Amino acid sequence: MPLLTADRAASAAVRVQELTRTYDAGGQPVTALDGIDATFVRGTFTAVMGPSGSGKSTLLQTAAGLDRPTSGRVFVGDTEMTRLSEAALTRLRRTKIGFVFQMFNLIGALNVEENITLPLRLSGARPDRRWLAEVTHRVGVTNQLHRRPAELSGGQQQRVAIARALAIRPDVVFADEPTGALDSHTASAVLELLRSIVDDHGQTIIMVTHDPVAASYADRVVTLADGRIVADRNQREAEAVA
Ligand SMILES: Nc1ncnc2c1ncn2[C@@H]1O[C@H](COP(=O)(O)OP(=O)(O)OP(=O)(O)O)[C@@H](O)[C@H]1O
Repeated sequence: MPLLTADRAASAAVRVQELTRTYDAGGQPVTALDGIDATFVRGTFTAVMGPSGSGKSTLLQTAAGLDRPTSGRVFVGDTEMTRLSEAALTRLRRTKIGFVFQMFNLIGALNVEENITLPLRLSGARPDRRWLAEVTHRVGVTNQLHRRPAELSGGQQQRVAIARALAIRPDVVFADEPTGALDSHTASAVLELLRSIVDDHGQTIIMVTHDPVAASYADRVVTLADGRIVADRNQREAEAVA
């Protein structure tokens, strides 16, 4: 049934509908997201760009279930996250969502291996040793498993954070300025790694960035302004036509 296969292949990893998020800033309402509709297809790499304050981090946080929207719906696969209780939301995040932060957010008291396997231990899942070996090899930290984060360079720490995000075999990885704290050489190595994870493993990545060079690694660039999508460009098709 080729139609079904094509349909499955193009299925949504994440879908947001009419997403709004209003903050109360000292009695003044601030609209961070103003009705966002977007579908992120499985196996694609999307960059979210836009000026400072346009709502990029808020979109990522609400789509990843780290923050609740004021209204609207978020689906991860077929699960509507916005309907879940706190406990169910935490469970879903721990089993289906990877997150990579600008400042790596590794735990200093744990070594590299312990950091990578922490989400698995938190979710109570049995570590898949083969997958963990593949992930650590893939991100190039196999020789640093017993070191502490402070003994690693920024680029190495971000590689560990990416391995940690992948350890649970997430449906989607959200990355908020993952190269923002790295020099350009190290940043391009990390971006190549993210690109290869999409190409070789069919992983879905949604990445916030200010940097057009970082965005050029993505298949698609969604641009926000004032909490709305003002541009949505598919770079792969553009390249194929060019
Ligand atoms: N906790 C909060 N309380 C009040 N206002 C907030 C809060 N978080 C974000 N905002 C406001 O919501 C809007 C969107 O913020 P957001 O951090 O999502 O933007 P951004 O595009 O990620 O910005 P940057 O590129 O500077 O990180 C801004 O006006 C911001 O001031």
